[in-house]
Amino acid sequence: MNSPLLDERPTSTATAPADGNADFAFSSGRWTLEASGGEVLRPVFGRSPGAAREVIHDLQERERATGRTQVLCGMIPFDLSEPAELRMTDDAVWTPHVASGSGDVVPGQLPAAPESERFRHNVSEALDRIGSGSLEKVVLSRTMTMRLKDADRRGAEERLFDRLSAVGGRADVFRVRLEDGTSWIGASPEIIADVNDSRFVTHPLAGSLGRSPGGPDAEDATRLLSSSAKDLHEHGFVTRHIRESIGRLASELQVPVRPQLFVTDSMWHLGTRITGRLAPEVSALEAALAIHPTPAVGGTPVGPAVRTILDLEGGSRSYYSGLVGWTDSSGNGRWSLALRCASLAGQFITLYAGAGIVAGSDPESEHAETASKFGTVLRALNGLV
Ligand SMILES: C=C(O[C@@H]1C=C(C(=O)O)C=C[C@H]1O)C(=O)O
Repeated sequence: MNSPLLDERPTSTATAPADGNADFAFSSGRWTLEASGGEVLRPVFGRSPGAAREVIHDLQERERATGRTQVLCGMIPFDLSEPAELRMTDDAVWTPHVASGSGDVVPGQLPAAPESERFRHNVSEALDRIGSGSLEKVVLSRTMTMRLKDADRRGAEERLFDRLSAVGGRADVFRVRLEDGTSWIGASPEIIADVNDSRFVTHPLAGSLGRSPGGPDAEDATRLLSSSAKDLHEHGFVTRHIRESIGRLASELQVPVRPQLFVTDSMWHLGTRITGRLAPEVSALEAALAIHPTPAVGGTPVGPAVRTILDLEGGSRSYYSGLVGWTDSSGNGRWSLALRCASLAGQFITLYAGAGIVAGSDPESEHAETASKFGTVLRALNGLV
């Protein structure tokens, strides 16, 4: 699905094809942004409303001082009390995105998503907490770690990026190399803030069904998801949160009353495309931070949900379910959720998947949902692990 931005970008005149060497690559629809070098910032955004404006102000100053167009890009963690890693750089080019096809996928057995008793237990524990009234929704996640076969990690990263781009027609495919040597790669289905000339789009997803050969088709999925009180309830938390959190920054906001079916390579989701117009001084970064974390990845109310996640998951999520994207000095840009993704450290790759828990959730179905969500990266890993 194209956002208003996608048809109008790029403003850069670069013609070089994406070469896989950039520190940051982000491909949404028709364009791939590749950025490298520049200055790396580690702001802690917390809940400070002014923090995004300070960063944009620095970007504008740098543009004035250097006389060169600057872009800010990188990742923001799930937990805003942890530092982001953002790059301010003039070495940024947009090139037309060409899906390279998935021809190099070798036949072979895909690793299965592991069983996780701990995840099932965490879902039961969350249901108890929901039952006792301390929160209404929480998104719990689990991980799976594998070893890459080949010592050529850069090569594996390029392969993964290409394969995810080939399947991810409606996904924002990203590859971010962080300064500590870790890389993050994924195919995000979920736009948090796309801003072009103050026109704003966000497209939250919540309420899911696995998609596999022989499983529900689009008609079944529409029927099942749109008649599921549990999934509609789960979705409603997200649209309400967005209306409340972006409302004060927007002069117009259109929120459709009913969600629609959204499809990825591995999932069917309920999605609502919310559009609007932001006040002129509000950047894509500020809009994304005002919304994050939505109950699609955190929960309701936000504070107790984030505490429950830290408590039950037993460690930081780092950038999983955080934000990945870019903003320019005029405030245009796009930030998506770091989902259907993996982190690579040394020869190890860790995949992440979560599911929203509300009253009525079933630990077994939520476990199956996370297994389906691993599928996006697992399929792209064929032959590499
Ligand atoms: C948390 C994830 O996905 C999120 C949770 C969803 C749900 O619970 O239905 C749906 C889409 C995403 O907002 C994930 O992919 O890891």
